[in-house]
Amino acid sequence: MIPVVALVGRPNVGKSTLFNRLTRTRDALVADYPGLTRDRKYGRAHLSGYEFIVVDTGGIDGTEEGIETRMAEQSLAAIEEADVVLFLTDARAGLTAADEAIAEHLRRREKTTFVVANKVDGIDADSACGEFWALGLGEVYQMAAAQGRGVTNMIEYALTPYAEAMGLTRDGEGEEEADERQYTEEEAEAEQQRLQDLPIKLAIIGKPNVGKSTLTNRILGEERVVVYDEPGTTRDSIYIPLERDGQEYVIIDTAGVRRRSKVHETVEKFSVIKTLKAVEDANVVLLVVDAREGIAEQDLGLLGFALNVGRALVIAVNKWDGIDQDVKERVKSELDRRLGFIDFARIHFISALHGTGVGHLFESVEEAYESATRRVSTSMLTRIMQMAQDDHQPPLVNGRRVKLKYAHAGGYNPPIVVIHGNQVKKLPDSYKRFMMNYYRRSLKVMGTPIQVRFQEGGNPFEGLNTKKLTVSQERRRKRMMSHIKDKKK
Ligand SMILES: Nc1nc2c(ncn2[C@@H]2O[C@H](COP(=O)(O)OP(=O)(O)OP(=O)(O)O)[C@@H](O)[C@H]2O)c(=O)[nH]1
Ligand SMILES: Nc1nc2c(ncn2[C@@H]2O[C@H](COP(=O)(O)OP(=O)(O)OP(=O)(O)O)[C@@H](O)[C@H]2O)c(=O)[nH]1
Repeated sequence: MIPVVALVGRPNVGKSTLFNRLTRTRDALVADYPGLTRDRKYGRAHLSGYEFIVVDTGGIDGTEEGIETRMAEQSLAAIEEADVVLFLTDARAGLTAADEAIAEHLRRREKTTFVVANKVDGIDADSACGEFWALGLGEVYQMAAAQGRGVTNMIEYALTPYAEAMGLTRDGEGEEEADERQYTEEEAEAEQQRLQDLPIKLAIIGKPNVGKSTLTNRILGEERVVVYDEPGTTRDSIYIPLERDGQEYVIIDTAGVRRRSKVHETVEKFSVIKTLKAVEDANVVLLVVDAREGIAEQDLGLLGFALNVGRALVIAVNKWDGIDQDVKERVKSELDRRLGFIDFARIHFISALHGTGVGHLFESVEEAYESATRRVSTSMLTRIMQMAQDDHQPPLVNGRRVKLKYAHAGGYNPPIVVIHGNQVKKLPDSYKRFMMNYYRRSLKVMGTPIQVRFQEGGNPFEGLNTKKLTVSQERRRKRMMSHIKDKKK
């Protein structure tokens, strides 16, 4: 499971600065979806081979009385649910009462905490940081988030125990490798067969009260006992195996844990982190929205995260029963307007309560999964690239035409196409987008984002027309490619 790192600290110590630094590499992806603004609280980070979720808990002003009550509920929940807390302090300001109050709270929660003294740039760091040892939370890490100094070291240190559990090493070795194998047509087909026997992991997500439990129960076709009296951690989703039309699924149920006790009626708790983890773990995300409420900011936040991770996506507009025709029209045009940027995702109008439309959801889920995981041969990807290039030549850069040479797969779920060529880094975004759309249409990719990456460099079989490669030539080419790849390491 992907670890969650929470950034905690009083206002102005540099949490946002660190958050931005940790999540920035991913921004490029989100930027492809102009309809989405980035969530400033939850992000996904990738740093020296480690992937993790970062949560900025916002400023906690511990000087106020009763820190427990003063902390925003979401911040508290984030601390509870985090695997690791990075407790930021300001080396320039020195130790404050607020820091001490926060430390006291963290000590009581017995959270794995790392004290980080930020803003050590341009000061005598060692002497400035000494006093933070008094917080009683162990070693004090020096960092200058604004300059990026100390950030990688600190993250590596903090995540090493999790990295070991996940089979990662510091330099990213052993990390679950994206499937970058180059397939011939036959191999692609064989791999496809193999994939058919794997279950599709489907996460059902959405903000509170949109009908996730009702939908899950409807799918399971029975009134399932909802975790009533189980000791309630809100952070864990429930994994439910299911077979449907010969296809195996694992439904990842993120609905709020309801605890009933004699005293309190129901305790419900929405956990963003649980949802984020479910998205990470899923192949396909089913985003449920409430027809009566339209698209809310929180829906867009979840959607952004799912797209950022590259998950296949189906949208269910629930509670479609018993609303007037004119309201339906209004909801539909709002969806068009606000979700136009993800035109690849199928939208279903359903009633989880009555079961209307629920069966058809699975057609789209299967389609999305199939699109997201379909193995495509190198020759096919190269052929499509050439067709696109014939249709619409790459532009001139510095008087020379950008040359695209060949393409191969760089991973699945989401599908990644890697195009090699000369001066490709200088291609304008419009051309990159054209390529992406060309692949999407040619491969009939539906229900999943796809990525096209460009890599500088030629084809070792330059001059050979890949259209005409025989099976054995293709195999030879493949061996050569992997040889070159090995040599590069
Ligand atoms: N010199 C120096 N300044 C820093 C560093 N990191 C952050 N700052 C500055 O400190 C100020 C506060 O940084 P933020 O990242 O907004 O702090 P925050 O903890 O998110 O603050 P809140 O949003 O109020 O909780 C900004 O002016 C930053 O530019 C650093 O490493 N060195
Ligand atoms: N009219 C109508 N009501 C629905 C439908 N689906 C769910 N509801 C109602 O909406 C309310 C919330 O449904 P839940 O299934 O508990 O919602 P949830 O998303 O699981 O909520 P959390 O557990 O808080 O995350 C309940 O009162 C349901 O009966 C629907 O299709 N139509």
